[in-house]
Parts: sequence; structure tokens; C-alpha cells
Amino acid sequence: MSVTKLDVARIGHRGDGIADTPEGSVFVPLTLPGEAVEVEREHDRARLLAVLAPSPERVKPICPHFGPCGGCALQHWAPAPYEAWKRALVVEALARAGLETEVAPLLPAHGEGRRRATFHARGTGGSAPKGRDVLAVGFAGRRSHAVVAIDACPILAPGLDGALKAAWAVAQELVPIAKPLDIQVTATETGLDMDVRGSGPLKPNRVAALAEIAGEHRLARLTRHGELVLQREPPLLTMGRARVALPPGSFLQATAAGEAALARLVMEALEERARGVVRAVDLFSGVGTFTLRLAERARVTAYESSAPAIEALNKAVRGVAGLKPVTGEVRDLFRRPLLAQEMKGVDVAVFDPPRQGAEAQARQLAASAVPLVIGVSCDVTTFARDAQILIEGGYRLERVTPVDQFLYSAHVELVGVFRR
Ligand SMILES: C[S@@+](CC[C@H](N)C(=O)[O-])C[C@H]1O[C@@H](n2cnc3c(N)ncnc32)[C@H](O)[C@@H]1O
Repeated sequence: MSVTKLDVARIGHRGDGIADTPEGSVFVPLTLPGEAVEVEREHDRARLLAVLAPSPERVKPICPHFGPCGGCALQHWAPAPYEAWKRALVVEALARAGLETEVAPLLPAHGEGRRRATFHARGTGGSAPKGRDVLAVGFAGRRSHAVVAIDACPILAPGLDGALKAAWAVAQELVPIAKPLDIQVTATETGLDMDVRGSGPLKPNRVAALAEIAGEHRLARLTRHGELVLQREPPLLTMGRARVALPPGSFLQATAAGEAALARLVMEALEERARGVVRAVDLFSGVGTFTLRLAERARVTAYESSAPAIEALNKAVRGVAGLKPVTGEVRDLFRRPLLAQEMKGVDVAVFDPPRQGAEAQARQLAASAVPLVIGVSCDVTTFARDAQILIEGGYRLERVTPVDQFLYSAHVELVGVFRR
């Protein structure tokens, strides 16, 4: 390790500053393009010691934990260059894959903030007054597995007020079992939904103590590894005209504004061929984020590998007025993609896979006659790969819209519209 001075040239795709040196690129978190910095360097990584010449684009972070906490990468950058960088992540990844298309301006979709957070809880091993310091509850540190203890996080939606307090209380109760915990909390319309993972089997008295904590903190539901501990109310979220009871730990778009932005982009693409849409398929549907909106215009079949998600979707549509028929089917689309011949007569296909993308499904879409395909993605590299497959199959990628629901991070979502 050596102390040295570096000039930061640009921000990389993970949000770190990059300095070019004769020995290659060096990654320096928490810096900005144009800054001269003093760092402690170890090979291609460096720890910021001091900003010698700050960038005019440097702004005051909104959170006192910014820096040590690894939750955010870029609170110190002014909004305009930050947004331009994020859009460029999409533009550059598409260009690398040789894809030419219109990339719309980045759509900010942080809204009121994240409605879901996964806090980590770790015993610190130390002794402490009131027993509180033996525990850290918060997010993983920057480039570290250590947990940075927090009692507030400004990027969380107001609906998560009380979530950290409840997570601390649960973790406190589980200190004696000395296991690292992941505590996922979701803000729903009926209250906080908490799922605790990592505890392993617990004695009945401890489960009873957790139920008591859930009651004290007015949680809508507390589950452990998806198993019910206590439910005061089912955790409900409105999607389109339906209300969905979220299965524990099921996928959910990170912000309400992000969900609304992605759904609006999907529906706008659909509107362009409004009269022709009768049948839709929603691939990797989750609990029906897009299905439930598509069903206002078309008969929809939703496919998803999570049985609880499909169950929740099928239940949510029952008795909802004004929706066309919806069928949810459990199907592993990696192993058993929906075949081109099964998409005969389908007017629009939406696909929104996990990070790995939807390679096998893209091949079937490429061989299909579906006139409109809408891709939603949280990983531009796998999206670009799948888009190439569709283009080779005769689709045109008309436009891509990047959506920013993970403010201050290097994550970006997008919606791509393909037609044939
Ligand atoms: C990015 S999420 C999108 C969910 C939904 N479209 C939404 O916006 O809420 C990806 C979904 O793919 C599902 N999934 C993961 N692997 C799958 C597979 N092999 N086959 C089908 N669905 C899968 C996940 O359970 C998750 O619900």
C-alpha cells in the first residue's frame, strides 16, 4: 500500500472514480472526474484520503453515513452530470453490443424513495453498555462485509419509517444465536412487511418473542425465511385496479415511482397499436406489475417461476371489475421458455427477466410472429445480448428509455420497444 496523488478522469460503471496511470486504471470510490486526490493505493484499488482539488460538480451528500456505508455510491455528484453518466451507461453498453437505437433521456424515478430495504445485522463481538453496541444493523460497508450501523436512511420512502427500529429490535432479540441476519422490510399499504433470513431454526420461546416485537412495532406481517411468525394484516399493494397481497420476499420494483414509470412506458408502447391488442403475454411477471395494467386492454397470460407470486396474482384479479381475463402460470422460462408456436396470435409480449436476462426466451421470441415485444431490464449488458437475438430474428429496437429508481447507485433499469 502506498500514499500517492492521482487525477480522476471519469466514473466507471460501478460508480467509482477512475484514474489512468502508466500501470493501468485505478479505481477510487467517492471521487469525481477532474479531481486531484490523495489516496492510499493497492494495485488497481485506492482509498480516498483527501480531495486536493474538488470538482465544481461536487455537492454535499444528503446522508451522514455516506462514505463508509456501501448503500450509495454517488451522493456527492450534482444531479445533471450524475444523470448524464447513468444514461451513458446504457448508451455505451448498447454501442458495445453494436446496437443502434434512440436512447431517451434518463427518467428519474426515485419518487418518495425506496419502499423496500434489506438491512444486515451482525454481532460486532464487542461488549457494550445497554448491549446495543454488540450489534450493528444497517447496510454493508463500502468494499467490505462489515455492517455500518445506521438508525436512519434518507433514501428510504416515508412508508419505511419505523423499519430500522423494528429491524434493530428483531436483531437484538436474536443476538444470542450469533448468526448474520438479512432483514428485508417492505412498505405496503397496510404496514411494514418484514422477512428475516439467516437465523436458522429457532426455539418456540424465541419465535414468540419475535411475534411480540412484531406486535409492538405494528408490523403488518413478520415472516422468517418466508414462514409466518405473525400477521396483523395481509401486506397489500395496489397495482393497476387490483390489490395484491405480497408473498414474503417476492420481487417488487424498488420504488413506487419506478414501478409507475416502467408500467407507463410499457402501456405507452402498447397504446401505439391500441386497436390491435387483444392478447398479451407477460414473461417473468412476478406478482403482476405489468399484467395487471395490461389486463385493462388485453387478455393476458402471465408466466413466472415463483408459485407464490402466481398465486398472489391469480387471487388479486378475482372479482376486479374492468379487467380482461388474466391467467397466471408457474413456468421456469429458462428451462421451458414460452415457445414461438405458443405465442401464435399474441399481439404483445412483455419480458422482464432477472439480471441474467432471458436468453432462451429471447430465442423463442425471435422465432415468433409477435408484432410488439417490450423488454424491461435491470441489467443493460444482458438486455443488449437478448436484444441482439431479437434483432437477428427480424425485430427493430425502436427506442430504449433508461429509468433511475436506484438513485445514487450504479443500477439502472430500462424499457426497450421492439417491433416487427
Ligand atoms: C425483475 S423481476 C420482474 C417481475 C415483474 N415483472 C415486476 O416488475 O414486478 C424478475 C422475475 O422473474 C422471476 N424469475 C426468475 N427466474 C425465473 C425463471 N427461470 N423463469 C421464470 N421466472 C423467473 C422472478 O421470480 C421475478 O419475479
